Amino acid sequence: MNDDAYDLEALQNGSLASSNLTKFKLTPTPSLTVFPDEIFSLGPSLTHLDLSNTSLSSLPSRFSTHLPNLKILFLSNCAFSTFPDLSSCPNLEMVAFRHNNMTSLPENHLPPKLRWLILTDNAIPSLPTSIGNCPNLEKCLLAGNNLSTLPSSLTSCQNLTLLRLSANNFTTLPKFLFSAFPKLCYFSFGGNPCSVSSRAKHKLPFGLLDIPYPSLTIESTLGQGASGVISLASWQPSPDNSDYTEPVAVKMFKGHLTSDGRPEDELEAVLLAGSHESLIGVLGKVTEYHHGSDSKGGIVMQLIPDTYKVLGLPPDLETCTRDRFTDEHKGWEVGKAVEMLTGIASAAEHLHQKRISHGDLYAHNVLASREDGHGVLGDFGAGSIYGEEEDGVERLEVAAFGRLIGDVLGLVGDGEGEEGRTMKKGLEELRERCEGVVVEERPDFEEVVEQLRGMLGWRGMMRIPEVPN
Ligand SMILES: Nc1ncnc2c1ncn2[C@@H]1O[C@H](COP(=O)(O)OP(=O)(O)OP(=O)(O)O)[C@@H](O)[C@H]1O
Repeated sequence: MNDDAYDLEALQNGSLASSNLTKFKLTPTPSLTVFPDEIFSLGPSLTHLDLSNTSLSSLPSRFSTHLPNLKILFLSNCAFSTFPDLSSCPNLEMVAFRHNNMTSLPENHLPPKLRWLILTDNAIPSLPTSIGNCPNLEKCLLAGNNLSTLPSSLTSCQNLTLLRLSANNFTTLPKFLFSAFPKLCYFSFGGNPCSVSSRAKHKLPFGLLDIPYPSLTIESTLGQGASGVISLASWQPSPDNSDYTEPVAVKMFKGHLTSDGRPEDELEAVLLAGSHESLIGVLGKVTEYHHGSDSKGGIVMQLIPDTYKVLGLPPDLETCTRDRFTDEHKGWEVGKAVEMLTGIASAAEHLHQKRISHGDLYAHNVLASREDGHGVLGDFGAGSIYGEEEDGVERLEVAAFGRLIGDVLGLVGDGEGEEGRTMKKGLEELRERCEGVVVEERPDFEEVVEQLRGMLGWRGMMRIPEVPN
C-alpha cells in the first residue's frame, strides 16, 4: 500500500473483496493495459475509483452495471484516445481524463449527473452537443486541447461556475459565454490566439527588473501549488555589495500545463499586472536559470509577512467550486473586512483596466491580515489577457467577487452594534448585485469599489490610525 493506494497484487489476491471499500486507488502501473475484472468484486460499496497512471484505453461494457454507486472516476495519464461511454453510470459526478492524448469526445457518452469534468491536456477538437444534457455541470476543465468553438447547447448547463479554456485554438470566444450562464465566474482563456493577439498590444510596466538566479539564495519553501514552488530567498541586488541582501519570495514555475493554463501565460499576466497595494508585488523576472529544460523560469515577489494568512482553503471534491473555511479563518471585524474587500475590488478594477482577468478570484488566493484590514491577491495561474471582443469577462469576475463577499460575511463575528449591522446589510446587498443572474446588470468593479468606499464613509479616507482612548 502506498498513499492509501493498492497494488495489482492486493487486488488480484482477493483480500479486498469483502472489505466494503468505498475508495480504490491503484498504484501507478504503466504495464496495465486491460481493465482488471477484480475491481467488480469491490461492488456497490465503491464510490471512488482511481486507475490513473496506467495504460488503460477502454472500459468493459459491464462497468456501469457493476459499479452502480461510483461517484468519482480518475483515469488521468492513461491511454484513452476516445472518451468511453459513461452515459449509463447513474451516480457518476466527477470524471478525470487528464493527459490521455484523447482526440474524441463522442455524443452521448457523458454521465447524466456529471458535475466536474477534467479533460486538461488532451487533443479534443470539439465538444458534443449532448453536453447540454448535463444540467449539474459546475466545473469544466478543458485547458490544453484543440477547441476553437463550443456548442451552443452548453448554455443548458446553467450551473456552470468554473470553465478553463486556456491553451486551446480560440480566435474568438463565443459571445454566449458572457451572458448565458448565471453562475459562471471563474473563467480562463489565456494562451489562445484571441488572448495572444490582445497581449501583443500591451507594454510591460516600467520598473520591472531582470533578476539573475545566481543573485538569489533559496532558503525555505513558503508554499507549493499546481503551477510552481514558492520559496523564501535572500536577494543580493548589487553584485558589488554582498553585505546587502533583501528577503523576497521567489516563484519558480513548473514546466507543465496546469488545469488553469500554461506557466508562460501566468508569467505574462503577472508581469503585465504591475503594482497595486492589494496585489502581491512583483519585483521582476528570474533570468540566468539553467536548471533543466523543464523549467519555465520564475518571478521574484515582495515577501508577504507571515502575519498575513490565506483567507480560505481551496475547494475539495465535495465543495467543487466553493472555498472552505475553518474556525481559524473566522473572527473578522466587519469594518476591517470591508476595508480588505475594498482593496481586493480595487485590485480587480486595476487588472481589468489593463484588460487582465484574474480568473481565480477566490479567498484561497488572498493573503490577508485581520488586524490591518488588508489583503493581497496572488496566483495568476488562470490569468487571461483580453481584447475588446471579450469585454464581458469583467462582469463574470464581478460574480466571483460577489461569492468572495459571501464567504467573508461568513467570517465576520456577530453583534457589532448598529454600524456593524448596517455594513453587513450593505455587503449582503452588494453580494446579491454582484452575483445577479442577469450578467449585464451586474456592477463593474469601478462601481463595486465606489459602493464599498461608501460603506466605510469617512473612516475609509483616513490613512492615519485613530488614536486609542
Ligand atoms: N509573495 C509571497 N510571500 C509569501 N508567501 C507567498 C507569496 N506568494 C505565495 N506565497 C505562499 O505560497 C502559496 C501558494 O502560492 P500560489 O497560489 O501563487 O501558488 P500556485 O502554484 O499558483 O497555487 P495553485 O495550485 O492555487 O495554482 C500561497 O498560498 C502562500 O501561502
